[in-house]
Amino acid sequence: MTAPPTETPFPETEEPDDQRTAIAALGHELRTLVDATVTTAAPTEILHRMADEVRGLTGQLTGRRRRRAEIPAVDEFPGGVRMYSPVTGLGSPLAPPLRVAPDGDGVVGHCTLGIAHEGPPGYVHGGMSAMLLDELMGWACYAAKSPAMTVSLGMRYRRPVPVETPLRVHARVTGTEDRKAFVTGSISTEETPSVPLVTADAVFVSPGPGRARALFPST
Ligand SMILES: CCCCCCCC/C=C\CCCCCCCC(=O)SCCNC(=O)CCNC(=O)[C@H](O)C(C)(C)COP(=O)(O)OP(=O)(O)OC[C@H]1O[C@@H](n2cnc3c(N)ncnc32)[C@H](O)[C@@H]1OP(=O)(O)O
Repeated sequence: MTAPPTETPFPETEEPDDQRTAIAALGHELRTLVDATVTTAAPTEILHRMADEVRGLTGQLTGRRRRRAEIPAVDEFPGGVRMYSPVTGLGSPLAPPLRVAPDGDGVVGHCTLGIAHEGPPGYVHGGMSAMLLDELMGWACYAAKSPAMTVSLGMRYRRPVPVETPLRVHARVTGTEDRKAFVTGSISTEETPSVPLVTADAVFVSPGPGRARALFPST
């Protein structure tokens, strides 16, 4: 029987930027693989062979184990680079990835979703839209200098969001009350930014210092 992999963190001597470049390159290739996987018409025999080959490749990545809540050396939390974020992480095969920037009194995000993110044929899964908006509304809180967690999220799906189409996601804090922030967000196409396809309203709460230390002991 094969022994379970031992914990081998990244060597401390490696430069975070070099690691990030490599992590992003692998993330890019894996996203391409995910897209090819959900769109392929390859015959069964090829699919079986690919499964074997991918299993072999996965075996090479078991050297690094992250303990729960451990923040990787390549990440900055809260509010910075998170290589493995499922929304913005350049290293995540699950992330579109969403690119985030300040925009007036809020933040804007850009991404294109693929067939892997499809719900109704040709259109984005509603859960993906919620994920994009939740993330961006979190960034809006951070940009407003109150890093916070979602406590409620309301979605209004007005028109279907097309896949394989450049999207624009916008979010801003509309008001605050003690540790609470009230946030709105929307998704539109880059081509027609004035027509919101999905809108959202959320309440975010900044954990108090004691709570934050208990939730994120690595910070
Ligand atoms: C150092 C801080 C770091 C923060 C982290 C953010 C980093 C940002 C950086 C970069 C942006 C990245 C973007 C990421 C975005 C992703 C977002 C997510 O996916 S978050 C995961 C899903 N959300 C949860 O798992 C929360 C679970 N909830 C909790 O753990 C607690 O509720 C918590 C810690 C958020 C607050 O707990 P309490 O004990 O400190 O505070 P209490 O007393 O419960 O509530 C405070 C006030 O909020 C109200 N409140 C609570 N829930 C509410 C709700 N559903 N609607 C309205 N108000 C609510 C309460 O009534 C209270 O208000 P009254 O003081 O009474 O006026």
